[in-house]
Amino acid sequence: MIRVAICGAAGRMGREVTRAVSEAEDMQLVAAIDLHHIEEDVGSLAGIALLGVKVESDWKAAALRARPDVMVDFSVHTAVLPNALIALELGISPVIGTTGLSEEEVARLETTAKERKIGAFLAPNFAIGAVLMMQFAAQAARYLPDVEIIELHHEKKVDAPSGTAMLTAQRIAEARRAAGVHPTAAPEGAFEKAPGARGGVVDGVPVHSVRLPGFVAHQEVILGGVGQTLTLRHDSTDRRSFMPGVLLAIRKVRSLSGLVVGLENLL
Ligand SMILES: NC(=O)C1=CN([C@@H]2O[C@H](COP(=O)(O)OP(=O)(O)OC[C@H]3O[C@@H](n4cnc5c(N)ncnc54)[C@H](OP(=O)(O)O)[C@@H]3O)[C@@H](O)[C@H]2O)C=CC1
Ligand SMILES: O=C(O)C1=N[C@H](C(=O)O)C[C@H](O)C1
Repeated sequence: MIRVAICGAAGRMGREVTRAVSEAEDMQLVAAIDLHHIEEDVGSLAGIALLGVKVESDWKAAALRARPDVMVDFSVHTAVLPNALIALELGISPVIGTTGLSEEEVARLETTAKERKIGAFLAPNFAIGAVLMMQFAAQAARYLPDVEIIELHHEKKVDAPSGTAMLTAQRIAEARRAAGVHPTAAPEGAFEKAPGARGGVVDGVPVHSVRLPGFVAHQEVILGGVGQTLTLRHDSTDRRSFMPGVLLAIRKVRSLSGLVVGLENLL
C-alpha cells in the first residue's frame, strides 16, 4: 500500500484526489491537510466514508504522525515550496499539481530533491488530453510558428496565465528554436488601445486568459499560416479528467531520480 497525504484536501482538486486515492486498491489515505474545514472529516467533504481521517492544518505534524510515502499538493502557489521542502526533509516524495510557482521555486525543488536523492514530480496538467495538446502544439509550431494561446477557466482560479498555458508556451518556444523558425513581427505602428488587448507574452507566445463561471479548464492553441489556421483545443469538463494522471504519478514518483516535470515523462 502506498501511504498518501493530501495538502489542499478540502479544495476542488483535493476532494477529487481524496476520492480517487480512497478508491485505489494500492493506496491508503493517511493524512489530509487544509487550512479550511479543519473541523470536518474528509469523508464528508469528498462524499465518501473515510473513517478516522480528519482534515488537519499542520502538514509537518501530520507527516511526522502519519508517515506518508507520498504527499500530493493541490493547494496554493505560496504553500507549495514550504510543503514540498518539509516532505523532502522527511523523505516523502511530493507530487505537485498546484500551479503558479516561480522559476526560482521550481529550481529550489529540483536542487533539494537531487541533494536528498528523493523522487519528486510536478505537472501543471494531469489530463492526458492536455498533455497531447501541448505535444501537438509544439510539433505544429515547427511548421506554423505564428501561435497564440487562449486559456479559459472557472472564475475562482487565482493564477493567470494557467500553468498549462505557461508550459505550452515554453514547449512552443523550444520547438521554434529547434526548428530555427520565428513568428511574424507585429506591423510597424501596431498599438494597444486597451492595455493587455494582445494578451500577456510568455516565451514569445501571446496568451489570453478568460475567467468566467461555467468553465472548468479549457485551452485553445491557434496556429496561423498563409490562408489557413489550425486550432488545437482541449476541454476538461470534469476534474475527474485529472485523476488517472495523479494516480499514475503517485505510483511512479518514488522511482524517479530527483524532480521530474510534466506528465509526458511518466507515460
Ligand atoms: N495539475 C493539474 O492537473 C491541476 C492543477 N490545478 C491547480 O491546483 C491548485 C488548486 O486548485 P483548486 O483545487 O481549484 O483550488 P482550491 O482553492 O479549491 O483548493 C486549494 C485548497 O488548498 C488550501 N490551502 C491553502 N493553503 C494551504 C496550505 N498551506 N496547506 C494546505 N492547504 C492549503 C485552500 O484553503 P483556503 O481556502 O483557506 O485557501 C483550499 O482549500 C491550483 O493551483 C490549480 O491551478 C487544478 C486542476 C488541475
Ligand atoms: O486551476 C485550475 O482549475 C486548473 N489549473 C491548472 C493550470 O493552471 O493549468 C490545470 C488545469 O488547467 C486546471
